[in-house]
Amino acid sequence: MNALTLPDIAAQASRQALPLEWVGMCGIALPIFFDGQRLSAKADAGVSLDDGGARGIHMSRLYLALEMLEQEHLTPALMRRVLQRFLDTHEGLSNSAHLNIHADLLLKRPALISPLSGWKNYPVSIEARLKNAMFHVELKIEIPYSSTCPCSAALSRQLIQQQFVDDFANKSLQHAEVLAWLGSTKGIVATPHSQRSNAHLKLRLDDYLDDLPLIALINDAEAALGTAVQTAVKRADEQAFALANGQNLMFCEDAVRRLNLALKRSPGINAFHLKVVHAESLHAHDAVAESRWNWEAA
Ligand SMILES: Nc1nc2c(ncn2[C@@H]2O[C@H](COP(=O)(O)OP(=O)(O)OP(=O)(O)O)[C@@H](O)[C@H]2O)c(=O)[nH]1
Repeated sequence: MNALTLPDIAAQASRQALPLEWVGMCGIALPIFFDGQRLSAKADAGVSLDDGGARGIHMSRLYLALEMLEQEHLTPALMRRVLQRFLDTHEGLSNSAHLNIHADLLLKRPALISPLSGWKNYPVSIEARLKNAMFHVELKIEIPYSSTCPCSAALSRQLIQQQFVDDFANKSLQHAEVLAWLGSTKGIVATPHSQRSNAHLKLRLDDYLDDLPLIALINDAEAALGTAVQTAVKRADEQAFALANGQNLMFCEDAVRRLNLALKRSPGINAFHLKVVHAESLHAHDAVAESRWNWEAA
């Protein structure tokens, strides 16, 4: 039998000699190992096509290199090896390689008071680049939290004061009567609005890091905000959450400043871009603030 040679279009010369910045595949299903868990991830794998005369890159070589991610714990060093494989298999064609991994990190979180706990989902992306032996990793993390409007809290307090004046004017104050009033709906005649909010962190890592500090960064950000959304909740937990919100009243500007100051102190970060989105219950639109540190557009 005569073996037919398979046509190889990618190996042909391009009609338009034009280099390309990024060619590859997006949304490749991939299991990865992180923090002892196997996560269902999606990968974007690409290289530059610097040889403008070449028709195409070799998609299958990028795809097969991703197998390296299946067995080992995900680290910057592992991603670098994958990127090096992308370049080695595209010698003469490509100078830069890109690998983005998108996954949902599931973390078990304890309740504020009760001994309960539950799972929280954090969408994360790890984006690695290798060009001229320069290797960079960026993390993207989404963190939900609660924010209570400080202006609304002050306005509510004023209404409570007004109610107190109306109910107790020209009366001698009796401790028991005031205590009962405080425990009634009149003692909280107005409540401030609060909203489920989201912090979108983009962080550039120091090059020397052995591990991806995803969990440490999430913990630092949640500690700075003070009002992480909860999982399993009993009434004691809900009360503690109400106290945390009352003690951490936040405009979006306050939230992003807190994150800025906290993440500058987090080890292993050399630049960041932060965006917080407060899905206002006062409005049908969002309140948004951004903050950068050492961050120029890549
Ligand atoms: N470059 C390129 N390849 C594509 C595209 N869409 C599908 N492919 C296919 O991806 C397949 C794998 O490409 P290669 O890695 O070059 O496959 P190959 O030539 O068998 O493998 P090598 O011998 O390693 O080059 C080919 O069948 C391509 O036709 C595209 O938009 N661009």
